[in-house]
Amino acid sequence: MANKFVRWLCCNCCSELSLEYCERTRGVARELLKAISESLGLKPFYIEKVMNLDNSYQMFNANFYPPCPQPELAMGLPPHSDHGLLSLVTHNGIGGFQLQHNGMWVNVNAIPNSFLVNIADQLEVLSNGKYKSILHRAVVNKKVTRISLVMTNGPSLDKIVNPAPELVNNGIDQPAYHGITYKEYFQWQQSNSLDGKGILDRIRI
Ligand SMILES: O=C(O)CCC(=O)C(=O)O
Ligand SMILES: [Fe+2]
Repeated sequence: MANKFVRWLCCNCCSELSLEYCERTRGVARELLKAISESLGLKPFYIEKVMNLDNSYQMFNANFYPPCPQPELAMGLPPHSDHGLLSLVTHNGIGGFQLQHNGMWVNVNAIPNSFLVNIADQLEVLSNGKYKSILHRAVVNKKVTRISLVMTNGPSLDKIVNPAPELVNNGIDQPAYHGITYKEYFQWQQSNSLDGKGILDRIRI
């Protein structure tokens, strides 16, 4: 993925910086996924191995939200969940990220110089719903420009993501999602307008 990434960028200095950002955030995501594996009662490297994270697909979004004269009539980014396993979000210190909790939109004012970590759809599928992908959106404001950088870390594109057999072959839980390749899932999400958790609903059993 790294080589493809470099080609999109405008100059050598940007590409080096972005490549380093891509590699380092990939490392952070892998560490978090080790802890998440353990929290599910699986071996620390379970997710890393079954999702083939050596070939992890990363997508880097830079979002630019200029001031809006009527923010109550506009939406920066509509409600959605992210398609990968984990997304790492950072921004220029201006609030605007909201997540849905108990049916209410809640402002998330991340601590400066920190990452906001979103659970994304592939982790919901793999964990058979034990982790839920987070429904979120971005709102705009009248006064200042907001910028956010979002690195979505996914499995390898050719991986068929299923609920982990260890979590469903226990005589209690049934698989709650159909398996499809991450590539197919990702393409569905990219070719449809953002619509809550509508794409995940398509593979829910
Ligand atoms: O701008 C934000 O804070 C969120 C952006 C986002 O959710 C995304 O790019 O997927
Ligand atoms: Fe998002």
